[in-house]
Amino acid sequence: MAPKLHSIIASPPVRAVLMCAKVLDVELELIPVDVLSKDHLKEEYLKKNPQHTVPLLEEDDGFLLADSHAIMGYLVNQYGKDDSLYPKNDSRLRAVIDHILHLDSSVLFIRGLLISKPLLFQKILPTEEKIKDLKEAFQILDAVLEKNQTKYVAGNSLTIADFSVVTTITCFDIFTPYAEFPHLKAYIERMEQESWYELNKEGLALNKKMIGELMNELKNQ
Ligand SMILES: N[C@@H](CCC(=O)N[C@@H](CS)C(=O)NCC(=O)O)C(=O)O
Repeated sequence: MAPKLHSIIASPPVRAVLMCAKVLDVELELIPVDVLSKDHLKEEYLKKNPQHTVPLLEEDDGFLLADSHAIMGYLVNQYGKDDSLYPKNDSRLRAVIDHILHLDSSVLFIRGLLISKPLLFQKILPTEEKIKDLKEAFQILDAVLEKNQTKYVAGNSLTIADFSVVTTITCFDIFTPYAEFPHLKAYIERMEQESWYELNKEGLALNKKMIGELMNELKNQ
């Protein structure tokens, strides 16, 4: 049976896992979790994932794994025909991929989440300070891309780090435009040409519509 993915496509880390599964040609059974209706805070879900986040991977034998970065690494190791998306034997490339995955978790995604979570759940508009912090995160990634001069974010081949970074940056662009950063802009334009990018489009549009409408409503109050 296909592994289950508890998910909602409006979520960037969910879309990163969907892109990874597509490139690996792994089928996932999608189990909807409507975060806006607080499905993720129900007792049944909390028993599976005390972190109350999507995505959550669930195998038939009861194995559960939260966090998109961990899930993508697991999918490559467990189901990949090869490990090019997250190589085991190239310790330097793997370390660079890990760096970008941690940069996504600890700087890029979290700075966007610190804006979007209070906005969606408490209807609090972002402060200038929070937008400035997000912009600085974009600037950091721009500088990393400038320093590395590679086609993909961790080198000259596609890796799981690209799925994380692409979904995060395109989503939080609604708060501060990544196009102000030339290396970041060129990188996203390159990634938009890849077939797996298709899986970003519907969820990203849904997310931007929802956040855009909410911000307009709050600004007009
Ligand atoms: N580091 C986690 C972040 C996941 C995350 O924060 N997901 C959001 C949706 S985009 C969520 O489930 N938020 C609900 C909550 O934190 O209660 C990952 O990569 O999976």
